[in-house]
Amino acid sequence: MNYHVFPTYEALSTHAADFILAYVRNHPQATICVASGETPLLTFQKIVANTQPGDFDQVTFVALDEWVGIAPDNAGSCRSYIDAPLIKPLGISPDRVSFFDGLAPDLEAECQRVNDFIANKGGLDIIMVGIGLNGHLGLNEPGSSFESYAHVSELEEVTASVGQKYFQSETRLTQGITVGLKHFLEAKTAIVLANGPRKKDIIKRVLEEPISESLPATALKLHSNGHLWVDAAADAS
Ligand SMILES: N[C@@H]1[C@@H](O)[C@H](O)[C@@H](COP(=O)(O)O)O[C@@H]1O
Repeated sequence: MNYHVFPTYEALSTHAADFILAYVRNHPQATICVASGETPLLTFQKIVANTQPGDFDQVTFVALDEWVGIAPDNAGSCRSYIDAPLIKPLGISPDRVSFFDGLAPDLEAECQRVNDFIANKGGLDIIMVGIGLNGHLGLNEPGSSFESYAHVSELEEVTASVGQKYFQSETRLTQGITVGLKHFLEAKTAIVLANGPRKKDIIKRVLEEPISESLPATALKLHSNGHLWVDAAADAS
């Protein structure tokens, strides 16, 4: 696992955006899985600001996860956190983006649909995600199998309560639907971003603890091209 500390959130985001832009210029048909949440918002902004015509004409995006029971157009949905700052400004056509539907009547079928979408693209080139305070990647909560593709997860209390920050009013969050850790491990490049002091404790655990499904982010250590990029405030080395 490649661990790199950037002086600021700004520098971290610039690096992440430059990495994506350089990749798509060399691999115009790339498939990229991106996370919702607050962490990647500045990266998205910088990607959009520095895109040149044609950069994303053939690129496909996969949204990492969704809260079960939350409508796609809810401002707090994972979809909204990716669609508004990244997908819409880049003008990605609907056939080149996959979002989970948190209201899908058959969640297993919804997982299969996303698994098939990713498989049909030949897998993920890049997966770039944030990290939860319990070490989750996407909504792969502690105990999630490293062998799992898309699946429904039961949220830990910390995830449900931290998740309230995305919503204007109190919202019941009990389950998630997420790209699996097997997708993460099979991606050509896997990147976890973390910024700010509240992530320092979990970064310390990822650095110090052994690879285990009880700490999902340690999957990064299994990846031959895995990167943990943090800002100085989240640095625990
Ligand atoms: N569902 C989201 C994830 O997509 C995100 O990567 C992670 C970190 O969120 P944040 O970047 O807001 O800290 O947890 C949330 O629960």
